[in-house]
Amino acid sequence: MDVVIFSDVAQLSEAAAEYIVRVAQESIAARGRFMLALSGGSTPRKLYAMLAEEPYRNQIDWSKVEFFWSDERCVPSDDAESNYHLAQQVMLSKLQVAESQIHRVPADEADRDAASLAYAQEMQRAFGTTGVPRFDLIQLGMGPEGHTASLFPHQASLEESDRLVMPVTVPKPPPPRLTFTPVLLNAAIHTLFLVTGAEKEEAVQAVIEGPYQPEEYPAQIVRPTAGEVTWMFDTAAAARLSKQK
Ligand SMILES: O=C(O)[C@H](O)[C@@H](O)[C@H](O)[C@H](O)COP(=O)(O)O
Repeated sequence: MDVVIFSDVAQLSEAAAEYIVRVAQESIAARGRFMLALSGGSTPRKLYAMLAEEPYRNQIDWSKVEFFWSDERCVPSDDAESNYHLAQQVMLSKLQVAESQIHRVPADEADRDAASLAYAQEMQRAFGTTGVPRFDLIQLGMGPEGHTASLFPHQASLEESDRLVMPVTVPKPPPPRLTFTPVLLNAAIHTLFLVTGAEKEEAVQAVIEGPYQPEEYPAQIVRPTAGEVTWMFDTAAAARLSKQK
């Protein structure tokens, strides 16, 4: 696990953009494509905007990138709360990307079980596997109570060992969501957490330096069996870490 601390969101976003460029180039060189899962939340907004601009934009062959989301709020796709909407507004609409490369979570469908299954199947088709897809990169955030994707403390989603995607009802509005499950998160080749803000300092310390208690701090459940995990913090979020790099 790598931990890197930045003085502000702009520097963190630049480092995240450089990291994504590197992993995208390596993935395309090795496997001919870059399978990427984005998060929601406010932290990656700047990163997404940066990726659509130089000097990052022309360093990625966008025609070889497939976009997914590690969780989605059950709202219409043009709602301000939609994770897809954020990425679409600040990044995807500015890139030359075909519709077929953008795998939006069908979280606005009434039958959320069916939508979860359909999304898992769409993912498996895109990866060409009937098993657990291995994303080249899953980008995640973390909330002040340690949730990641839409895996929240003490919820049954933390115990899920069968499904890849499942419906959940979470304490943070809007409550109905669809989320990647631990089995899918833990298959990733690279995982990048972006965490900023003083309100997260306690959870950051617990997740990085505390005992393994994923029921309390779900972000701890992300421990890929054969993958690299990188945490990028701003100084406010990292204030309680004993090792300041
Ligand atoms: O849909 C969501 O809400 C998320 O994907 C969620 O896991 C998010 O990443 C964290 O809540 C951090 O959000 P902030 O970046 O806004 O703090």
